[in-house]
Amino acid sequence: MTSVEEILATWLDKFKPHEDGALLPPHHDHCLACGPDNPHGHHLVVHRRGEEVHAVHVFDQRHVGAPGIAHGGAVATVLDDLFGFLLYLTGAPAVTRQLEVRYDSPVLLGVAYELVAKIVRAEGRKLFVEAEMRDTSGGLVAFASALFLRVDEAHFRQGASNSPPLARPI
Ligand SMILES: CCCCC/C=C\C/C=C\C/C=C\C/C=C\CCCC(=O)SCCNC(=O)CCNC(=O)[C@H](O)C(C)(C)COP(=O)(O)OP(=O)(O)OC[C@H]1O[C@@H](n2cnc3c(N)ncnc32)[C@H](O)[C@@H]1OP(=O)(O)O
Repeated sequence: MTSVEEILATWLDKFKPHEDGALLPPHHDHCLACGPDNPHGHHLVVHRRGEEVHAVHVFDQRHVGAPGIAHGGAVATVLDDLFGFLLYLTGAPAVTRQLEVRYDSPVLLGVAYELVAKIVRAEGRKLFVEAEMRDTSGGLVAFASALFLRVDEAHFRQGASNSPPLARPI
């Protein structure tokens, strides 16, 4: 797994402008929601769409709550991480201070859902964001709102002593 310093070294590149329609980079290779190399992860793939970010996502058996239905925490993970892709549009990192998820219908395993997130407003360090998850008929299955707060690199260095090689391998 990549160390905090190695991840931070890629920072500037990730936060330079991304064209409309572009595939956005994962937060890092082992990110629980979007890291392609995390075997337990959701492997979320996100594109910029105008001033929004967009994904089509399928939950699988690893994310099961009630049989055949995604665990609510797994759904929250993906929605939270989707917000993390909006940061690439703002040009600065931030972290979740508060997250609220409304579950309107069960999210079924093995079924594709469309996810869209947008910034509702920005006030200083604060970013207020919202996301929707819809089924293929356009029905709203989940809605999330969150407050993200901009932070500097020092925030992420707080985890450095717990990151590889000390952390348990995944
Ligand atoms: C996930 C892996 C990331 C790896 C990163 C590496 C590379 C990737 C590159 C880029 C991506 C960057 C980030 C990752 C993106 C997405 C991943 C998903 C998101 C997450 O997984 S992220 C993890 C979970 N997250 C945390 O681990 C945060 C823990 N937490 C803290 O570290 C502190 O809590 C902190 C620093 C956030 C804030 O602390 P603080 O002391 O600086 O700020 P404070 O609390 O004082 O609030 C300031 C102002 O917000 C107001 N305020 C507060 N709460 C409010 C509320 N509820 N409603 C309205 N206003 C509110 C206050 O009233 C005040 O307002 P005012 O300034 O006007 O007085």
